[in-house]
Amino acid sequence: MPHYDIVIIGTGSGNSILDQRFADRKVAIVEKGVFGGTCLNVGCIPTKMFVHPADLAATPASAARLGVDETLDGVRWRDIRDRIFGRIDAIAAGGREYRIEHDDNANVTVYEGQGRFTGHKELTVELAGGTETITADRFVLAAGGRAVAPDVPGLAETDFHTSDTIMRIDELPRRLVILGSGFIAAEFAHVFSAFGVDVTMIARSGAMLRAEDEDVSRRYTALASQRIDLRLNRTTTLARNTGTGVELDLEGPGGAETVEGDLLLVATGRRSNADLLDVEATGVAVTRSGHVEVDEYQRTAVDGIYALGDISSPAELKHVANHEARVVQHNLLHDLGVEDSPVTVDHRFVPHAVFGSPQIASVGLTERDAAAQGVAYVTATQDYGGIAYGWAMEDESHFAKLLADPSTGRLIGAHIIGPQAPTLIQPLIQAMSFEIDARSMARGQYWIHPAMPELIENALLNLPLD
Ligand SMILES: Cc1cc2nc3c(=O)[nH]c(=O)nc-3n(C[C@H](O)[C@H](O)[C@H](O)COP(=O)(O)OP(=O)(O)OC[C@H]3O[C@@H](n4cnc5c(N)ncnc54)[C@H](O)[C@@H]3O)c2cc1C
Ligand SMILES: NC(=O)c1ccc[n+]([C@@H]2O[C@H](COP(=O)([O-])OP(=O)(O)OC[C@H]3O[C@@H](n4cnc5c(N)ncnc54)[C@H](O)[C@@H]3O)[C@@H](O)[C@H]2O)c1
Repeated sequence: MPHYDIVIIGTGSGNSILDQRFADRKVAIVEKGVFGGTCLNVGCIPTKMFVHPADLAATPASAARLGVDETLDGVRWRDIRDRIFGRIDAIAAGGREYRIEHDDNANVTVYEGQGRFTGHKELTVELAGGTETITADRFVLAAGGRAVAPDVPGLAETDFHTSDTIMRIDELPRRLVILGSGFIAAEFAHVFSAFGVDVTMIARSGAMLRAEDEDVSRRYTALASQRIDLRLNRTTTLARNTGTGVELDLEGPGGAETVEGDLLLVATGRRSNADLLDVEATGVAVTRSGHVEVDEYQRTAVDGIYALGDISSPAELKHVANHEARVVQHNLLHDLGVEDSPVTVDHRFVPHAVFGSPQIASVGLTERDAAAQGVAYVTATQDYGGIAYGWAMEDESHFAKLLADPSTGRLIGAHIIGPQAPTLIQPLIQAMSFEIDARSMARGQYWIHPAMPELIENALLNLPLD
């Protein structure tokens, strides 16, 4: 039975751990799918490569009121798709080739198959030619998560898509039904509706993106319902193939109804792959949500076994997985005597963005969180329409909302809905991370006039601090 110093399971963020400092160690990498994991192949990267052309396709709809009459002549779906995956597939193939063939990786063995723990620090991998069992002193669990579909009668028998498959379809459908109203639903609704597809979205609750600050979620819901057929407060009772597409039976405030689409996208969340990896067989504990339990050093309950990214993190965000991979890399090097002391993760201010239409970005507490935690806070909102660049855009819909501690002036939350939100939020993340108070931030630097960050400057100045 081959024994290794380190086994890394998953080549998403886990693949970034190895460098020349591990060259004298015997290492194995186990990957059941395509090199590069979710973000590169079916997640952040391709979705945003679709979002950008979608933004371009959407401009005629908003340009006319500024006096610019544009028309969209067409969307060449296959050209867009093939350009995107022409780049991505080559990167994934290059990553695999590097680990398997390059001299840098002479100490690395790649097992291409699904791994499952079958004993204490013992992993059995299903390879094309049979199974192989390997053991190691140290493991890194970086096996991510997967899309899940709800338990709707008939759904499993329909030809539904998830985010794993919808980006590779051959033709744009005329009508797309999206089940779910979170991150993935919002981003794909933007992409497909901008490309001319009639989108119907089924939401369980009364708003899209319910985890956002309530003002943001409410505004997003109102704006999205102008572009897509948004069915709120619906329970899906039955799903079936129709021969030309898929139908869903719904129950809602108005009674029973049926929606039909040429394609169905199920975007109802993801779950950790800890179960499929059978981590409990090696003694690793999982939380109630099914994530691998880790401490602040990313250590699991078993000495020498670390976890990172979606398998252990409910945040399910790539920048979190990357940060945790750096922590695990450092702590492995510490175990091996290369680094002096271990380091801990910093999960204080984890931001996220939704690349829908409009864009959203958020960091820290929502008003709902602050109230639930009994934290003292004040808020300020600044409309885009109230700053000079917002006048240029004739903006009437978007805003930034800040939450701060009234006595220290420190920011505790920031939520932006509108153009460039994921970029505009970055100085606020910086202020929170480096503990800069709102007044110093607003008045301790220049803000370029008349640029978009004046939105942030004004929102900071609006805060009614003590
Ligand atoms: C559609 C979509 C869009 C997204 N957009 C964003 C975004 O804009 N910004 C953002 O921050 N995040 C985004 N995310 C989330 C982000 O992709 C993930 O948080 C991130 O990729 C997780 O990385 P990871 O390394 O933990 O896991 P992964 O990248 O999923 O890597 C896990 C790897 O392990 C392999 N594996 C799994 N089980 C086994 C096994 N038993 N044996 C062997 N190999 C196994 C898998 O094949 C995979 O290659 C998006 C996700 C999706 C689905
Ligand atoms: N821009 C980004 O950072 C980005 C983009 C896409 C995905 N992601 C990550 O991927 C993860 C998964 O995205 P997602 O959109 O699938 O999850 P999500 O948690 O954002 O949304 C899930 C949606 O499914 C709905 N839902 C759940 N069960 C349902 C049921 N039984 N019937 C009907 N609706 C149901 C929820 O109400 C919610 O609207 C996210 O947590 C996110 O972190 C990030």
